[in-house]
Amino acid sequence: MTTELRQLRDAEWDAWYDKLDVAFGGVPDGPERRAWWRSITEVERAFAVRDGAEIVGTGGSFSFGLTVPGGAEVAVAGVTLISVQPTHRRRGVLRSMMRHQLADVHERGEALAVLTATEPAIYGRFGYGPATQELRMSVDTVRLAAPELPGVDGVRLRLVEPEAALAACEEVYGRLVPTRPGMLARRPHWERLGVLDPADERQGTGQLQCVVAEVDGEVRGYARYAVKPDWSHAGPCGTVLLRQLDALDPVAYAALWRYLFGIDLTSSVQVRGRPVDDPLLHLVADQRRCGLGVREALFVRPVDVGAALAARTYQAPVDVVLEVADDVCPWNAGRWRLSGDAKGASCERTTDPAELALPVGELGSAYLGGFAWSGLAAAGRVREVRPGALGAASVAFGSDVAPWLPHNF
Ligand SMILES: CC(=O)SCCNC(=O)CCNC(=O)[C@H](O)C(C)(C)COP(=O)(O)OP(=O)(O)OC[C@H]1O[C@@H](n2cnc3c(N)ncnc32)[C@H](O)[C@@H]1OP(=O)(O)O
Repeated sequence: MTTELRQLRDAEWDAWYDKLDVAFGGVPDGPERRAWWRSITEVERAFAVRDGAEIVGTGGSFSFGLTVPGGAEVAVAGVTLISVQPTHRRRGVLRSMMRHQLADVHERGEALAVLTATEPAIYGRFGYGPATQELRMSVDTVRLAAPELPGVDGVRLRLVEPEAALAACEEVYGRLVPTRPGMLARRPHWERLGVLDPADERQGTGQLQCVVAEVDGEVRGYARYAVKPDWSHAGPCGTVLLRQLDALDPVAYAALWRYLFGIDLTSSVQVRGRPVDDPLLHLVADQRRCGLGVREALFVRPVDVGAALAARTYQAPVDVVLEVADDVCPWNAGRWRLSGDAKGASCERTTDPAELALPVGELGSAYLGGFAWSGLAAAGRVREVRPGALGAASVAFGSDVAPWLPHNF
């Protein structure tokens, strides 16, 4: 098999996207979702692998801005649309795409590549480590009392057309982006992800609703959701499927949840991707009735170790020599001295002896503060060479808010 990888051309997009549909199971996107994917594809960052005239592999990335600990926005490659045709699998096509892409990201000067995985087991071998987690909740709104907080009655809630409220909701989202590692600054067209609601994808659920929370005429938060009605012998037992909820303060947040609890003819709110430190956990009397589940969300891959570590800040002063193993991006391999604190950091090549040794994927896992170095070391993934270095790094790399990726890509 001889294959050739080259950059996608604009005119090839439809044929390329058809191949993605096949690789992901053959259920084609409807016109609305397809048009959205077309609008967000950065063709100059996308590529196709061909076997003769036939496209057998696809891939690309988005030029995202990722919030890192300390609040800076760092330019990253959001790896996406990776697929290999069923006829060409397990022959190294993905491997060739990953190597090509990481070299390309390096050339572009982006310090990190990030992704969300269909199957997490694929990407560790390419230096990606799970770096954020998300909470899944199935909140029993019959057995739990609705959240209450002083001031909630002063919040005005309005049901509005999701489209009509898009700009105001986006403003709320944008103000939150720098406050939490893992959040993504929106590129053009991405804001429409929140209001995509093709009728053919609803699967028995009603149309998308948007409720905004206002104080003194200012939008302080919003929730987008749909209701899935259901009936049992005992009566109504519908579900509220919450798609997004963002709020700028605790009162707006509690008001939105109180509203969701009170939607008639429903008995639960289901939500798939909330931060693991979601405030709802402290607004209910019984967390067990929130049906909690946790899974990984964002994978992080340092592509330029020095630039990545210098781009974030550190909760406590840190001065440590890291020995990084990286077969896929050999320019990262070797020793780096990281010196930093809450104001800034530098990370340079050094010949000094290593104090901590780890593979690059584990550095990705620790990068946003979502996984502690101590936990990685307990699993044998980080080696403490100088006693004391591990605890100091664990504290310094931590984050006072849990890193969180607000949506897949
Ligand atoms: C970021 C995103 O876009 S996530 C989307 C990923 N795409 C999909 O899930 C679509 C359906 N799947 C596919 O298209 C393909 O099976 C792919 C892209 C996952 C794999 O492509 P392939 O060309 O078969 O992979 P390739 O032959 O290069 O394998 C490279 C390595 O990954 C491993 N691997 C490949 N697929 C998987 C998998 N699903 N789970 C675990 N390991 C895998 C291979 O065993 C091989 O391992 P090795 O390092 O021990 O040799």
